[in-house]
Amino acid sequence: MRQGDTIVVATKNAGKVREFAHAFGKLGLQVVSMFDYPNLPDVEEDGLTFAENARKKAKTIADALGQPVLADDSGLEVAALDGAPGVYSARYSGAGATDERNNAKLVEALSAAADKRPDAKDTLADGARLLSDARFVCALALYDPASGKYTEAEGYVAGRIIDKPRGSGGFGYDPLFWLPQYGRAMAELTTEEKQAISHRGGALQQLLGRMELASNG
Ligand SMILES: O=c1nc[nH]c2c1ncn2[C@H]1C[C@H](O)[C@@H](COP(=O)(O)OP(=O)(O)OP(=O)(O)O)O1
Ligand SMILES: [Mg+2]
Repeated sequence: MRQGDTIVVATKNAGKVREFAHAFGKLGLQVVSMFDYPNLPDVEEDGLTFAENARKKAKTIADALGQPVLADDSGLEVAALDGAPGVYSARYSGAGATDERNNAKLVEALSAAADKRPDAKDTLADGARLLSDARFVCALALYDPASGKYTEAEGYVAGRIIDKPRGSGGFGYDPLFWLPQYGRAMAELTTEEKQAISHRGGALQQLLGRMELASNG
């Protein structure tokens, strides 16, 4: 992952790039992503788990570049949908999926059945309904083609899905992800605040610890 003072992250998600740049920036490290390399292979995310997909993204891009690469596979697991959209979070609304369409589909899928569930009866002060418990999951994999070894970590954050988007920070499902203990949606947090509590922030802390252990022998 560390090439001089640069870390290559195998992602085409600008929101992830922003969060990794923020976190690694504090350690004095520069982040580059797949946006910075025009001719990288496409990686089909056909794994059944976040960890599998993260490993595949890291290895494919690391082998193409001939240097260590970090990858992130993440998503939203919604209790009332039996864990969906899960590893399919990015393409939840089908071909040409966008964050907006994915969010609209999520509210639609949950609203239909919400009245029948006791956990869907709560509302916020502004009238927004709490539709289901949920969690974000983030799997990180760092692959080093020189050693053929992976360093991996996973992080989680629990929250509840609301039926009206709030805030303009973050990306993806953040505007619909309510954090009861903070009284705000994930998209109402600054990058710094999100990092401190998020699935990605947690996974990254764990990964950094495992890398230190690895480099200390
Ligand atoms: O902190 C987050 N806040 C809100 N939503 C999030 C977050 N973390 C993941 N998510 C959602 C976005 C996307 O629907 C899916 C990730 O899919 P995932 O394949 O890992 O990323 P991606 O396709 O956007 O970029 P890439 O694969 O190039 O890294 O989960
Ligand atoms: Mg993806």
